[in-house]
Amino acid sequence: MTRIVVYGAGGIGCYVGGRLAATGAPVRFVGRQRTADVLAEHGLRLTDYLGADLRVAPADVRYETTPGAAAEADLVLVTVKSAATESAAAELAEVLEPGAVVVSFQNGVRNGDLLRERLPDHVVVTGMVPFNVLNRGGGVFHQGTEGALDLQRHPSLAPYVDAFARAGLPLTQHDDILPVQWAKLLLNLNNPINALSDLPLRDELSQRSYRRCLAAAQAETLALLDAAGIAPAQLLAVPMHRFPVILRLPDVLFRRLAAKMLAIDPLARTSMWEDLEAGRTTEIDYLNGEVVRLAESLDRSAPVNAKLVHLIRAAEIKRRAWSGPDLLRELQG
Ligand SMILES: NC(=O)C1=CN([C@@H]2O[C@H](COP(=O)(O)OP(=O)(O)OC[C@H]3O[C@@H](n4cnc5c(N)ncnc54)[C@H](OP(=O)(O)O)[C@@H]3O)[C@@H](O)[C@H]2O)C=CC1
Ligand SMILES: CC(C)(CO)C(=O)C(=O)O
Repeated sequence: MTRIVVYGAGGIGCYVGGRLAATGAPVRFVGRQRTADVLAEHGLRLTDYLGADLRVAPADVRYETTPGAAAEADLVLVTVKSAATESAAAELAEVLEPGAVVVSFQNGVRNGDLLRERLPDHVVVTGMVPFNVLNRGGGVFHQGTEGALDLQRHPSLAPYVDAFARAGLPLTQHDDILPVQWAKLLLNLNNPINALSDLPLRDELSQRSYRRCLAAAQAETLALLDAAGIAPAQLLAVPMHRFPVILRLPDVLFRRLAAKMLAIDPLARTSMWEDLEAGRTTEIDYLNGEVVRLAESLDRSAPVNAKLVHLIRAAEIKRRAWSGPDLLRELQG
């Protein structure tokens, strides 16, 4: 059977790789010693919002901390944060066998291209993870929201389609992944707002003032995408260009019309909140920062997204919790 390596096994990597391993796929994880220690003690437990509950016993978790462990991979799932893609690519270039297929399961719009550039002799497929994964500690990883794994269509994925389906993670392949990535990035514009609010996603999105912050960031981005000729894909029930209007609705109406958007695990937060909490550099440059770069390329500006970049950079040094009204005033100022 083909060998799967998860490279950068944290939240997403342990969840996706864990479900594959729990359902019989040969998975090896490459990541940090702190995660290796937790999994050696507890093994993996993978749960989801639909009630799935899968386990991999400690003795069956193959978690390693050196790049060499990826040498025998047929399929590599790259799940490092965006700032670590460059070094992960350099490490993989040293060890991968010819023929290994590499998939980026990361946020942002540039990780797949970067991997492709650094691994010119390998097939690199750009993917996207639509759902939220919460690292509950003790080897427990929980999928809190819905969505199937999205990927650029590629024949090299064929040998793996069944294994992902068995794992309860069916693959959706797209002729063009870029509009899907931009749609996800529009949702990820909430990451800094959620991180600055210091609240679980559901509590944050229940408050109109935070939603108005997100609406402002999205409206700015949608205008730029329009100018760039990029039409974001529709990921949820409503087309992306309708989001700002819905987000600005008063709380009572929003709860009624967008109940599904609030159907989130009460504990779920964004990966950017997790980064701030752990004292790590965030992915802000690859999310709202990407919007600022797009604006510059069009000779325009993106003041709301630029301000969010600035606030997160400040929070990486010293955190404070922003109330919705304060954050909205700051973004409008
Ligand atoms: N968490 C979520 O709910 C979602 C996340 N995503 C996206 O998925 C991607 C992964 O996110 P997430 O799983 O949360 O990130 P994590 O930080 O939880 O996991 C990444 C892990 O990779 C490790 N790592 C970094 N560089 C290397 C390397 N060279 N070799 C081995 N290990 C390495 C990191 O260690 P260290 O911290 O020490 O660098 C970390 O433990 C991101 O792009 C994120 O935006 C997408 C959808 C949802
Ligand atoms: C799923 C979502 C949008 C929110 O958790 C995410 O991608 C992240 O946290 O980075």
